Amino acid sequence: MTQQPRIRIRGLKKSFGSKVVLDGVDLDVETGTSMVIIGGSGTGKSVLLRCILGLIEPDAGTIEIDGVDVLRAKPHHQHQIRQNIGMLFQNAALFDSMSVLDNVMFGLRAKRRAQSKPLLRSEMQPEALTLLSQVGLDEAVGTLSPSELSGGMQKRVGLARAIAGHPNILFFDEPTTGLDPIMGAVIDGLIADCVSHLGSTAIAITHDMASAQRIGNRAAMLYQGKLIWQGQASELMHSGNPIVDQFTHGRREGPIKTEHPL
Ligand SMILES: Nc1ncnc2c1ncn2[C@@H]1O[C@H](COP(=O)(O)OP(=O)(O)OP(=O)(O)O)[C@@H](O)[C@H]1O
Repeated sequence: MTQQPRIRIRGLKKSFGSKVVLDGVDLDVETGTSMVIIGGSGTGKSVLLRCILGLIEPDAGTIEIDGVDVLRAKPHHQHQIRQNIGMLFQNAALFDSMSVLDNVMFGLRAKRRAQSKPLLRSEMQPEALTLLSQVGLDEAVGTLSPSELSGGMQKRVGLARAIAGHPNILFFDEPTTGLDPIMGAVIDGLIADCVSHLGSTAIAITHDMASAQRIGNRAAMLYQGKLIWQGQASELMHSGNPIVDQFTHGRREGPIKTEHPL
């Protein structure tokens, strides 16, 4: 018997006014896979992630997580399923009014609540410190405010918060944007380690082809509202698909027409 994919999307559509963003997206993400989604700016990659997270309601289609149709499940069931998703946002999205440790505990609290575990600070603090050390941060960093951290450290904290509670699904929205190439590689390595350590299934959005190949084992390209190519992440630079090849090599000439040609 073949295993059902952890995430199965069929015919997903979303428009904003007359602007069609997703026009029938079909995607299977097998358990334990790290799927990287590439595509031009404004093609709907974040909208796709937000639909899966329940932050945007699609117009049509189905999203199944472990065989459950999340769009049609009861609200408490939807909530339970989505609590099992960890998310690293593009700008790490940390709360500046809270210490680093409290930011990590915020992620932990939500996960523990979903797992009916106690929410006592004294119980969560050691776990939050372990999470910080897992992403290479010293205990002393816990007392700082996110605004006192470098971009790379903020991403580490965002990652610690995302992996709190051992989610079985992880989403990464442009995890290396704004980092220098070396720090980008370090964060990619951490992400890959965390995903493999947790045995999670991951979806990452990125514009960075080196990052895509470090994080992902599978890849897909979103173009004009559809996933027009899927393959191994290692094939990204030589997919044989003219649209993917133009995009991954950053060529101006080719089948992709920019909205505002010079
Ligand atoms: N809440 C919203 N209301 C109206 N339009 C929206 C909304 N969210 C997204 N869009 C539009 O949907 C399109 C896709 O946006 P999205 O952020 O998913 O692109 P993206 O592929 O993630 O781009 P980038 O790589 O630049 O981050 C854009 O035209 C955007 O303006």
